[in-house]
Amino acid sequence: MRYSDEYDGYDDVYGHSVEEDYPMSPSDAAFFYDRNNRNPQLSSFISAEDDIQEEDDESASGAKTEIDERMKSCLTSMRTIVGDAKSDSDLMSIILQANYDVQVAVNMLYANEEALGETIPKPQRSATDRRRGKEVKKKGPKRNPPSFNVLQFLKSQVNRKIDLLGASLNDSGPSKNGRLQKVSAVNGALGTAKQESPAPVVRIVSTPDKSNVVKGFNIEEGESSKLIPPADEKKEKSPTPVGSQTPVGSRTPVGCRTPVGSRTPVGSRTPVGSRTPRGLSPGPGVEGTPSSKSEIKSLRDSAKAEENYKTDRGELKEQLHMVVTGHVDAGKSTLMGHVLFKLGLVNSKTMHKYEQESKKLGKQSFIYAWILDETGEERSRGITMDVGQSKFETKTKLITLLDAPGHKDFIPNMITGASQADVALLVVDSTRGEFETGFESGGQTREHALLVRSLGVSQLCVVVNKLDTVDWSEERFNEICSKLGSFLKQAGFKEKDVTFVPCSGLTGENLTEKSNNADLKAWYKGPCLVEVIDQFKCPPRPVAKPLRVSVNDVYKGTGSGFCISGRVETGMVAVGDKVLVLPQSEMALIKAVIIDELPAQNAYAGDYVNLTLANFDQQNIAVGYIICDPAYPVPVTSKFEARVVVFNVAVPITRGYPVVLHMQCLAEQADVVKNAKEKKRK
Ligand SMILES: Nc1nc2c(ncn2[C@@H]2O[C@H](COP(=O)(O)OP(=O)(O)OP(=O)(O)O)[C@@H](O)[C@H]2O)c(=O)[nH]1
Repeated sequence: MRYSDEYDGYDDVYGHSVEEDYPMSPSDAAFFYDRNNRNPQLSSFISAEDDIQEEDDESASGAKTEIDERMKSCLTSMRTIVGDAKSDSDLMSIILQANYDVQVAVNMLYANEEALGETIPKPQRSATDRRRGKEVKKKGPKRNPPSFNVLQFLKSQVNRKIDLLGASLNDSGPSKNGRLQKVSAVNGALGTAKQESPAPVVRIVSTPDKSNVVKGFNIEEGESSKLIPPADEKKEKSPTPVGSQTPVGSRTPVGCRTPVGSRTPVGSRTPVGSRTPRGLSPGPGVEGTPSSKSEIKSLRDSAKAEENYKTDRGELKEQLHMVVTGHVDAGKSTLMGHVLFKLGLVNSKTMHKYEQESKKLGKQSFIYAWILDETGEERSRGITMDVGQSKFETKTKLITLLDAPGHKDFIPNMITGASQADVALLVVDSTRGEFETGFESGGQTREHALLVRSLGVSQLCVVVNKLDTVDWSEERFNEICSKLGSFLKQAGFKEKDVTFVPCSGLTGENLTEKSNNADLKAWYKGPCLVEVIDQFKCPPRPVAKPLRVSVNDVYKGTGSGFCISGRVETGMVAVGDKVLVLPQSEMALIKAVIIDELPAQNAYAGDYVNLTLANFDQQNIAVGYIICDPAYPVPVTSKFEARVVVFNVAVPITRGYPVVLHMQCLAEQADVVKNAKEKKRK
């Protein structure tokens, strides 16, 4: 209360101070401190019996908690070592004496034990340690209990755990490597953080005796069982398992489902979305050769697969995956968005909404790009970041459209899209200066063309876009065609497989029908873009080959089991199939097949599917794994030779050069260990 405010002016009225307005009884007055009383005895107010406990302040309680925590952890460590032989209070007093140093406390305890003649159970050691102890006892003289090293004891316990774990995993890794892993695991467990990175070990899993590959499990029972290695293989295996080269655990978080597989952080060297198998060697067979015909039944024979394919798909249009690539801002999303709109796949209400919203952001020119660039960030920044996916039909084909980002920061995402494609569009901006920027070194036009070719795409349509900006100049069109034509030839494209189409994604000229534009009509009589797409040849669908599905994503589905998405590279997969997951070498049951968000009975080579797996642990599968026919396991190796196309590199590639290896959606850390050319020269 601010007396001065409340009673301002009142003093004059009443002529006395405000305090005097407050009444006080004589008994209250006795308890009040009287300034005039010169000998105040505070103790007289406090009764000796009613000792009021002071409340702990925060810092005091904090410190106490910390001590409690330290005491608790020391106590737990001591209990692990000495068991229940001593009471908590005894142990706590020793811990206090040892100033919370468990090692000192244990040594003190054993010294006391010796002095008092008590027996405290000695810490349990591994069988080998015990044997060793016995030998020492026999040979050596009786001596005082050795000073016990807690660190070593805990290490031995962790080692023992790892041994057991490894034994259950049937690991086949080299012991040296396994040892290294154990040490780092122990260091990690003890918080002594000194990381020992295993030396890069390259191990070729040679083609083993195929009859031994899948012994000891019954496919007919459909149980999720590990492949039991042959007896002689077991012998070769190191007793110290966990032999994989890379520590387990770097795997894609499950549940992040993206339209086209997982995304790769740009510029990162860390394995992305991948996991190195836990040293399980499946003992692969040669591709296309059954591992053990007598014991493992193939999913189905090739004739049956082809028959099924004809029945299921015979009537339908051919399916084609098409990736749209090109330098940043070449107009890829606008072009394809406009195609989708013209084909009637986007209703005018949605377009109106996009028009209003893009106007608000001052990005009206991106209105068609918004059809494929769906995220807020892509729209506000005006660039494609992840692969946009859609579908449309031409006269004879069902096209799965993959709109790749053009910016060089998103090259890994572009690779993800291109790796799923059968054919490609290369969009170039014909605006003067813009085509040159994209085509020069450092531009993405060249790089994308080389990438799609090296990923196996052989048919290409070059879309000479934004011709409206150069007044539909035939000269400019021809200039671009000749420059790009000779480059594409060098890049490995055959002339007959490359088509050039002039158009404008923004104005919609020559997209879904031949242009009425007089300037263009004057010199161009060829097909429009959709007609060119329709003329692409479908690559063969190897449905008769053994099943291979490359896993591009793993996520939790809505029902029981979990889902993976991926592309059926070869063969066919059906609901109820018992498949082999490699390199984990475990069987799984296909519970459901989903294509384009609709349940299906079968999926065939070339399809992009979602599979629900059962009888299998979700932890044992990751991006990059292969699902295959158990009778025809895909060969597994950790070393291979590759022919590499080298683009512009600032630094020469030498031995030991670290690289990120992309394969389907897998991005894995690797090192160049040998240059074959160098070897030949020598
Ligand atoms: N004049 C004109 N402008 C166009 C044409 N096509 C696209 N644009 C403009 O070019 C800009 C970039 O278009 P986008 O479709 O986002 O280009 P993009 O290639 O998809 O871009 P990224 O995916 O980020 O590489 C936008 O402002 C478009 O309006 C065209 O045919 N003519």
